[in-house]
Amino acid sequence: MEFLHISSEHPDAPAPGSRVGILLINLGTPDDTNYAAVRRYLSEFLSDQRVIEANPAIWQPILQGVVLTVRPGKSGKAYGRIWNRERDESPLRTFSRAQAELLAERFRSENVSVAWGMRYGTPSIADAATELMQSGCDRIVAMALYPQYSATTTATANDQLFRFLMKIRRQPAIRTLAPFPDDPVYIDALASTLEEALAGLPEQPQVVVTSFHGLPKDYVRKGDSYQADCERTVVALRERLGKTSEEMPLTFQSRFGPAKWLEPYTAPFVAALPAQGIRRVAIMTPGFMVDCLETLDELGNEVRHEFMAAGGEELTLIPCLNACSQAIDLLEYLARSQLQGWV
Ligand SMILES: C=CC1=C(C)c2cc3[nH]c(cc4nc(cc5[nH]c(cc1n2)c(C)c5CCC(=O)O)C(CCC(=O)O)=C4C)c(C)c3C=C
Ligand SMILES: [Fe+2]
Ligand SMILES: [Fe+2]
Repeated sequence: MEFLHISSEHPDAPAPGSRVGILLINLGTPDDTNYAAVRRYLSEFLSDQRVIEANPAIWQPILQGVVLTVRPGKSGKAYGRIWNRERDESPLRTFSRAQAELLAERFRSENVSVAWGMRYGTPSIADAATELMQSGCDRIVAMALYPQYSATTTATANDQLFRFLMKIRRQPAIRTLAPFPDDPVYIDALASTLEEALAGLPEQPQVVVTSFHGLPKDYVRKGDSYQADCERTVVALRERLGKTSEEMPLTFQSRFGPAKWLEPYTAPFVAALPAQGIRRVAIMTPGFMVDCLETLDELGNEVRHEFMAAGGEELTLIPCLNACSQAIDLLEYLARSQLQGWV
């Protein structure tokens, strides 16, 4: 077992004062589209035993060998297609920063600081927590921005924060966020984003496909509540919008590796629609709080291409909540629900 190294007070100890910190956590993204940067990111991501549960003695040689030889080049090209050239960074980073900055404005006149950190890559969760502590926060609300719980996302984000806290002497108090798959504020934000995007269309889509990031079925069998949470989201959305399961089906994207993942898979599901007479579709991605590789490239490019090749006419990709005012309202509401008694 590794021995804990507990640091002396500087630089981890909270500065004197009594502020509360809000730490927004998202998945993370590479710093560049080049092979080395994408390899570094994927290596950290896919070495996480919450993400790949296989025995590391078996998985690491496969990962460091074939996977990290082939995948960084392919993924780097995909990142290149969606890269934010203006800021020279990945969209996930741009939107995550924007959410944090806009949320900070909502708390400007209160004793509350906001920081953002990534589970993989930069800025790290440790950097973000240190920033909060150095600004005087002795209490932190950790908000892993996943509406649907999964051990592969929510739990590993919280693990990483506590792993950092293991090394410091004067820990801040921590509150973590519960998943919010059918919270009416979240459902309303999704519904209004969809309605806004559809309002500008000359013809309405016949079907609005919901697409969530997939997960190995085995993880669900072992107790991950992710699938049930995705279903709660879609049932609440259908109710809110008066849609049937045919008009708003639930699908799962981004399968990785040979195992069985949650079904139906988005790409074949969408490609089969034109043969059923459905040529105008919209796709929305309620599980992603910000647009990223999986939404902008996998759906916006790959799935769109397959749909068109199968005879589709119009595919409208609904933006994620990103930094729109409803998204910041939602973040503020979630944060305030955790701040009770602290602020
Ligand atoms: C076994 C592998 C993976 C599991 C399990 C997994 C779960 C999972 N992921 C997200 C959200 C995102 N994933 C993203 C990218 C991504 N995901 C995997 C693999 C697993 N994800 C890989 C290898 C990648 C990297 C890209 C690629 O090479 O294809 C992203 C986008 C990141 C970005 O930079 O834009 C998000 C977001 C969830 C919600 C989830 C569990 C439900
Ligand atoms: Fe993923
Ligand atoms: Fe993908």
